[in-house]
Amino acid sequence: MKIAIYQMEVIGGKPAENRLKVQSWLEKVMKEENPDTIVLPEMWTSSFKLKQLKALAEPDGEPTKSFLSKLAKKYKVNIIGGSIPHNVETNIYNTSFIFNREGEVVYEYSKIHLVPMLHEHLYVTGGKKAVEVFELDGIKMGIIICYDLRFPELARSLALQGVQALFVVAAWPTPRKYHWTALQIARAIENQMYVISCNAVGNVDDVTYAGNSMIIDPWGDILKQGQDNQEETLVQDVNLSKVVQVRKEVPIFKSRVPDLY
Ligand SMILES: O=C(O)CCC(=O)C(=O)O
Repeated sequence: MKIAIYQMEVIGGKPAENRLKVQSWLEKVMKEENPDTIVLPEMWTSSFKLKQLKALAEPDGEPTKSFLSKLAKKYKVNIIGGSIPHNVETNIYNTSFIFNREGEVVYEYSKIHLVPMLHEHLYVTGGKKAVEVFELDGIKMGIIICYDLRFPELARSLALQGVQALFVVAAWPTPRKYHWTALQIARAIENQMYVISCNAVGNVDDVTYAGNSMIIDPWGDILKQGQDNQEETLVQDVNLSKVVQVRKEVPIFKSRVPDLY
Protein backbone atom coordinates (compact mmCIF):
# COMPACT_ATOMS: atom_id res chain seq x y z
CA MET A 1 0.00 0.00 0.00
CA LYS A 2 1.37 3.35 -1.02
CA ILE A 3 0.84 6.06 1.61
CA ALA A 4 1.04 9.84 1.16
CA ILE A 5 1.11 12.04 4.26
CA TYR A 6 0.34 15.75 4.13
CA GLN A 7 2.51 17.41 6.81
CA MET A 8 0.39 20.52 6.56
CA GLU A 9 0.73 24.10 7.71
CA VAL A 10 -2.82 24.67 8.87
CA ILE A 11 -4.21 28.20 8.65
CA GLY A 12 -5.71 28.96 12.08
CA GLY A 13 -9.49 29.47 12.06
CA LYS A 14 -9.96 29.29 8.26
CA PRO A 15 -11.73 26.04 7.29
CA ALA A 16 -12.61 27.08 3.73
CA GLU A 17 -8.97 28.05 3.01
CA ASN A 18 -7.69 24.82 4.54
CA ARG A 19 -10.13 22.78 2.46
CA LEU A 20 -8.81 24.51 -0.68
CA LYS A 21 -5.23 23.71 0.38
CA VAL A 22 -6.11 20.04 0.83
CA GLN A 23 -7.91 19.94 -2.50
CA SER A 24 -4.96 21.31 -4.46
CA TRP A 25 -2.45 19.16 -2.54
CA LEU A 26 -4.50 16.05 -3.28
CA GLU A 27 -4.82 16.89 -6.96
CA LYS A 28 -1.04 17.25 -7.19
CA VAL A 29 -0.14 14.17 -5.15
CA MET A 30 -2.57 11.97 -7.08
CA LYS A 31 -1.05 13.11 -10.36
CA GLU A 32 2.55 12.70 -9.21
CA GLU A 33 2.39 9.69 -6.86
CA ASN A 34 -1.02 8.01 -7.22
CA PRO A 35 -1.09 6.78 -3.58
CA ASP A 36 -3.59 4.24 -2.22
CA THR A 37 -4.13 6.09 1.04
CA ILE A 38 -3.61 9.70 2.09
CA VAL A 39 -3.31 11.09 5.62
CA LEU A 40 -4.14 14.55 7.04
CA PRO A 41 -3.22 16.03 10.47
CA GLU A 42 -5.32 16.72 13.59
CA MET A 43 -7.72 19.70 13.49
CA TRP A 44 -6.66 20.51 9.93
CA THR A 45 -9.70 22.68 9.19
CA SER A 46 -9.26 25.04 12.13
CA SER A 47 -6.07 24.34 14.11
CA PHE A 48 -6.31 24.66 17.91
CA LYS A 49 -8.43 27.82 17.96
CA LEU A 50 -10.17 26.51 21.04
CA LYS A 51 -11.80 29.81 22.05
CA GLN A 52 -13.46 30.02 18.62
CA LEU A 53 -14.33 26.35 18.46
CA LYS A 54 -18.09 26.80 18.80
CA ALA A 55 -18.10 28.76 15.55
CA LEU A 56 -15.57 26.48 13.84
CA ALA A 57 -17.10 23.12 14.79
CA GLU A 58 -19.02 21.45 12.00
CA PRO A 59 -22.50 20.09 12.71
CA ASP A 60 -22.36 16.33 12.11
CA GLY A 61 -19.01 16.90 10.38
CA GLU A 62 -20.45 19.00 7.55
CA PRO A 63 -19.34 20.40 5.16
CA THR A 64 -15.90 18.72 5.56
CA LYS A 65 -17.29 15.18 5.63
CA SER A 66 -18.95 15.59 2.21
CA PHE A 67 -15.89 17.42 0.90
CA LEU A 68 -13.56 14.51 1.79
CA SER A 69 -16.06 11.92 0.60
CA LYS A 70 -16.25 13.56 -2.84
CA LEU A 71 -12.45 13.71 -3.10
CA ALA A 72 -12.08 10.04 -2.09
CA LYS A 73 -14.62 9.04 -4.75
CA LYS A 74 -13.22 11.32 -7.44
CA TYR A 75 -9.64 10.07 -7.02
CA LYS A 76 -10.56 6.53 -5.88
CA VAL A 77 -8.26 6.96 -2.88
CA ASN A 78 -8.62 6.00 0.79
CA ILE A 79 -8.56 9.02 3.11
CA ILE A 80 -7.47 9.09 6.75
CA GLY A 81 -9.19 12.41 7.36
CA GLY A 82 -6.99 13.79 10.16
CA SER A 83 -9.48 15.27 12.59
CA ILE A 84 -11.91 18.16 12.71
CA PRO A 85 -13.94 19.87 15.40
CA HIS A 86 -17.30 18.22 14.99
CA ASN A 87 -20.45 18.89 16.94
CA VAL A 88 -23.29 16.58 17.73
CA GLU A 89 -26.07 18.64 19.32
CA THR A 90 -24.30 20.81 21.90
CA ASN A 91 -21.15 18.70 22.31
CA ILE A 92 -17.99 19.34 20.30
CA TYR A 93 -15.71 16.38 19.61
CA ASN A 94 -12.26 16.13 18.02
CA THR A 95 -13.18 13.55 15.39
CA SER A 96 -11.50 11.64 12.63
CA PHE A 97 -13.48 10.33 9.65
CA ILE A 98 -12.02 7.55 7.49
CA PHE A 99 -13.16 7.13 3.88
CA ASN A 100 -12.73 4.26 1.45
CA ARG A 101 -12.19 4.68 -2.30
CA GLU A 102 -15.95 4.82 -2.84
CA GLY A 103 -16.18 7.84 -0.56
CA GLU A 104 -17.96 5.93 2.21
CA VAL A 105 -17.17 6.62 5.86
CA VAL A 106 -15.82 3.28 7.10
CA TYR A 107 -14.97 4.48 10.62
CA GLU A 108 -15.35 7.49 12.86
CA TYR A 109 -13.26 8.04 15.98
CA SER A 110 -13.47 10.86 18.53
CA LYS A 111 -10.31 11.60 20.54
CA ILE A 112 -10.65 9.96 23.95
CA HIS A 113 -7.85 11.70 25.86
CA LEU A 114 -8.09 15.48 25.97
CA VAL A 115 -4.98 17.56 26.63
CA PRO A 116 -4.85 19.06 30.16
CA MET A 117 -1.99 21.39 29.15
CA LEU A 118 -4.36 23.05 26.63
CA HIS A 119 -7.46 22.82 28.83
CA GLU A 120 -8.97 21.02 25.85
CA HIS A 121 -11.72 19.61 28.09
CA LEU A 122 -13.18 23.10 28.53
CA TYR A 123 -14.00 23.20 24.82
CA VAL A 124 -14.17 19.59 23.65
CA THR A 125 -15.97 16.48 24.90
CA GLY A 126 -13.90 13.31 25.05
CA GLY A 127 -14.95 10.42 22.83
CA LYS A 128 -16.89 7.74 24.68
CA LYS A 129 -16.45 4.87 22.23
CA ALA A 130 -13.59 2.36 22.55
CA VAL A 131 -11.07 2.16 19.73
CA GLU A 132 -11.97 -0.29 16.98
CA VAL A 133 -10.39 -1.76 13.89
CA PHE A 134 -11.36 -0.58 10.42
CA GLU A 135 -10.38 -2.03 7.05
CA LEU A 136 -9.14 -0.36 3.90
CA ASP A 137 -8.28 -2.51 0.88
CA GLY A 138 -8.59 -5.56 3.17
CA ILE A 139 -5.93 -4.31 5.63
CA LYS A 140 -6.72 -4.01 9.33
CA MET A 141 -5.94 -0.53 10.61
CA GLY A 142 -6.47 1.68 13.64
CA ILE A 143 -6.34 5.37 14.43
CA ILE A 144 -5.56 7.46 17.49
CA ILE A 145 -5.33 11.23 17.85
CA CYS A 146 -2.27 13.10 19.21
CA TYR A 147 -2.31 13.02 23.05
CA ASP A 148 -3.80 9.47 22.79
CA LEU A 149 -0.26 8.40 21.79
CA ARG A 150 0.81 8.74 25.44
CA PHE A 151 -1.57 5.93 26.43
CA PRO A 152 -0.04 2.63 25.27
CA GLU A 153 -3.26 0.79 26.11
CA LEU A 154 -4.95 2.09 22.95
CA ALA A 155 -2.31 0.83 20.55
CA ARG A 156 -2.11 -2.48 22.42
CA SER A 157 -5.87 -2.94 22.33
CA LEU A 158 -5.80 -2.31 18.57
CA ALA A 159 -2.88 -4.71 18.08
CA LEU A 160 -4.82 -7.40 19.95
CA GLN A 161 -7.76 -6.69 17.64
CA GLY A 162 -5.50 -7.50 14.67
CA VAL A 163 -4.35 -4.06 13.53
CA GLN A 164 -1.29 -4.06 11.26
CA ALA A 165 -0.99 -0.31 10.70
CA LEU A 166 -1.72 2.38 13.28
CA PHE A 167 -2.34 5.95 12.13
CA VAL A 168 -1.58 8.82 14.50
CA VAL A 169 -2.94 12.20 13.44
CA ALA A 170 -1.59 15.11 15.43
CA ALA A 171 -1.04 18.78 16.14
CA TRP A 172 1.91 18.07 18.46
CA PRO A 173 3.86 21.12 19.58
CA THR A 174 7.63 21.61 19.37
CA PRO A 175 8.55 21.77 23.11
CA ARG A 176 7.67 18.06 23.44
CA LYS A 177 9.05 16.94 20.07
CA TYR A 178 11.22 14.21 21.59
CA HIS A 179 8.17 12.62 23.28
CA TRP A 180 6.38 12.66 19.90
CA THR A 181 9.10 10.81 18.02
CA ALA A 182 10.12 8.44 20.84
CA LEU A 183 6.57 7.36 21.66
CA GLN A 184 5.79 6.60 18.02
CA ILE A 185 8.84 4.37 17.76
CA ALA A 186 7.92 2.66 21.04
CA ARG A 187 4.34 1.97 19.86
CA ALA A 188 5.70 0.42 16.62
CA ILE A 189 8.26 -1.79 18.39
CA GLU A 190 6.08 -2.91 21.30
CA ASN A 191 3.12 -3.77 19.04
CA GLN A 192 5.15 -4.89 16.01
CA MET A 193 3.04 -2.89 13.60
CA TYR A 194 3.46 0.03 11.24
CA VAL A 195 3.01 3.45 12.83
CA ILE A 196 2.10 6.10 10.27
CA SER A 197 1.73 9.62 11.57
CA CYS A 198 0.77 13.02 10.25
CA ASN A 199 1.62 16.10 12.30
CA ALA A 200 1.04 19.77 11.53
CA VAL A 201 3.81 22.34 11.07
CA GLY A 202 3.97 26.12 11.37
CA ASN A 203 2.74 28.55 14.02
CA VAL A 204 -0.76 29.29 15.16
CA ASP A 205 -1.05 31.92 17.90
CA ASP A 206 1.93 31.22 20.16
CA VAL A 207 2.26 27.50 19.35
CA THR A 208 4.75 25.96 16.91
CA TYR A 209 3.90 22.49 15.65
CA ALA A 210 6.69 19.93 15.53
CA GLY A 211 6.35 18.23 12.12
CA ASN A 212 8.36 14.99 12.20
CA SER A 213 5.51 12.98 10.72
CA MET A 214 6.78 9.42 10.46
CA ILE A 215 6.42 6.05 8.83
CA ILE A 216 7.90 3.42 11.11
CA ASP A 217 7.94 -0.27 10.27
CA PRO A 218 7.09 -3.10 12.71
CA TRP A 219 10.80 -3.57 13.52
CA GLY A 220 11.00 0.07 14.63
CA ASP A 221 12.97 1.26 11.61
CA ILE A 222 12.07 4.75 10.44
CA LEU A 223 11.23 4.59 6.74
CA LYS A 224 10.32 8.27 6.42
CA GLN A 225 10.49 11.28 8.71
CA GLY A 226 9.30 14.82 8.06
CA GLN A 227 11.34 17.88 8.91
CA ASP A 228 10.74 20.09 11.95
CA ASN A 229 9.11 23.07 10.38
CA GLN A 230 8.38 22.58 6.74
CA GLU A 231 5.20 21.75 4.89
CA GLU A 232 5.90 18.59 2.92
CA THR A 233 4.58 15.33 1.52
CA LEU A 234 5.93 11.99 2.72
CA VAL A 235 5.36 9.06 0.37
CA GLN A 236 6.15 5.45 1.18
CA ASP A 237 5.17 1.97 0.07
CA VAL A 238 4.45 -0.23 3.06
CA ASN A 239 4.63 -4.00 2.90
CA LEU A 240 2.20 -5.47 5.41
CA SER A 241 3.82 -8.92 5.33
CA LYS A 242 6.61 -7.37 7.43
CA VAL A 243 4.21 -7.48 10.40
CA VAL A 244 3.94 -11.28 10.18
CA GLN A 245 7.68 -11.62 9.66
CA VAL A 246 8.60 -9.52 12.73
CA ARG A 247 6.01 -11.26 14.92
CA LYS A 248 7.54 -14.60 13.93
CA GLU A 249 11.08 -13.45 14.67
CA VAL A 250 10.30 -11.98 18.12
CA PRO A 251 7.00 -13.61 19.15
CA ILE A 252 5.93 -11.20 21.90
CA PHE A 253 2.23 -11.86 21.41
CA LYS A 254 2.86 -15.53 22.25
CA SER A 255 5.02 -14.60 25.27
CA ARG A 256 2.46 -12.30 26.92
CA VAL A 257 1.13 -13.40 30.34
CA PRO A 258 -1.91 -11.14 30.63
CA ASP A 259 -3.21 -12.91 33.73
CA LEU A 260 -0.30 -11.42 35.65
CA TYR A 261 -0.85 -7.82 34.59
O1 LIG B 1 0.83 15.21 24.49
C1 LIG B 1 1.36 16.22 24.04
O2 LIG B 1 2.44 16.63 24.47
C2 LIG B 1 0.72 16.98 22.92
C3 LIG B 1 -0.71 16.63 22.72
C4 LIG B 1 -1.43 17.58 21.87
O3 LIG B 1 -1.00 18.68 21.61
C5 LIG B 1 -2.75 17.20 21.33
O4 LIG B 1 -3.27 16.13 21.66
O5 LIG B 1 -3.30 17.97 20.53
